[in-house]
Amino acid sequence: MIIRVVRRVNLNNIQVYNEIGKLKRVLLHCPGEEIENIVPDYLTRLLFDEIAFLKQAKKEHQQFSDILRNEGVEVLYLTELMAEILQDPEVRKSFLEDFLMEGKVASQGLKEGLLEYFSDKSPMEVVRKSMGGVRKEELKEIKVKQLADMVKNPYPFYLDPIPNLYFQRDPFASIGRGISLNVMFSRTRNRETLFAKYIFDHHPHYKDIPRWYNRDMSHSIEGGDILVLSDKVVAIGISQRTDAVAIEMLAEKLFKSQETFETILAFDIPKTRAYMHLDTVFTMVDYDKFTIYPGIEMPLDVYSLKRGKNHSIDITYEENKLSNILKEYLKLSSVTLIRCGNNDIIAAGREQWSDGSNTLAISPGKVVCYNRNYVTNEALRNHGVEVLEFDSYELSRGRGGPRCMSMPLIRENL
Ligand SMILES: NC(=[NH2+])NCCC[C@H](N)C(=O)O
Repeated sequence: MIIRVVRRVNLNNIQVYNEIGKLKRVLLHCPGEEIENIVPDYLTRLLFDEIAFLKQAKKEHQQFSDILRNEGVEVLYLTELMAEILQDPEVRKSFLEDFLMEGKVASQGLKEGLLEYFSDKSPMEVVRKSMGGVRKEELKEIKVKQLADMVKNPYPFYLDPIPNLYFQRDPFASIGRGISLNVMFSRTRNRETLFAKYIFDHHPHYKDIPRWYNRDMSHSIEGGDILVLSDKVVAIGISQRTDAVAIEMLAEKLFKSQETFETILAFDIPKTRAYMHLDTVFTMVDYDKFTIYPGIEMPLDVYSLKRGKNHSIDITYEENKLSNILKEYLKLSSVTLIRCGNNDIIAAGREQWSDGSNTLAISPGKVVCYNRNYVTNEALRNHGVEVLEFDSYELSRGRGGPRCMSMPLIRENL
């Protein structure tokens, strides 16, 4: 079977050694049907606070991707990479088996019904429907084979929607030339990592990428917590979503490799929904400038994990305050922390809630932000940062911003 892959001549890999180097290639997912399959009763479980208006969300996402393209970034879509690999009938078969199993399709009758339902769909339709969810009325008939097929159940879906997929930052994370294929904290997001697994197992451009973490490991870690500050230093949040145990396991693999990284700085942030990942309270915008939500500044426990001798890891509690830690590890003479809300505590809370600190740097000192966070955006500009804005009425309802919505695959080295 020959997989038809259009585009992309040279680079077939991952190269991310910083947060701010010129962004060359990024992975996105434009929200689809999955957003319209969110029902009020299941909002919390699906990790949404409100129901978004899909048409407007798509427009905003288009603005976001247009900004990136205008800046010379090559934009890849998860749906397209997936549709490419599903052209292979073997891959398609095993993907559907795994997908149904992880979607908790337990009974034989339903499994056969769903396989039949997917059987006449094109690769792209399979991808979109697996993301969008399958409503009960979409399947004509289920052959009753087991008790579970007989029992009446008012739940409206056979397969749940996966509405957080537009936050491509989280299911896997590029680090150096490899990735962390993540274990998600919540069940609703774990199926997202199956798409990444299939791409990194089967896509001709991505299948030989080293992995620093794998989705079958025991503890959760999500990409929003992982910031590649330099080719020597990675910051990882110990957060609601990322466990300290996972950070140490990742450190072990990364330090055993040939990679240049020497230190992982583990930031212990509050375990609450508003601060779910490190990148909701802290992002890098220039060589020596960072956005920060004041709520995490004091006190913030930071631990360093260093590549030790004979594959050991030296772990130290960092006594210094954050700006000094950053100065020391990034070898900078000074560091500017730009506060979300520009020192106005009400604006800080409001704008952080809609991801005011969640900037996506596309080159040193140039970032993409939601337009609604005007106080923080002004503070960034006052510090000489160029801010490119787009509308954020609907996308922000999922509680994630421009960084959360993008996974860099290639950045220029600094
Ligand atoms: N990198 C991020 N901060 N991602 C935000 C993800 C938001 C998503 N609704 C969740 O709760 O998981």
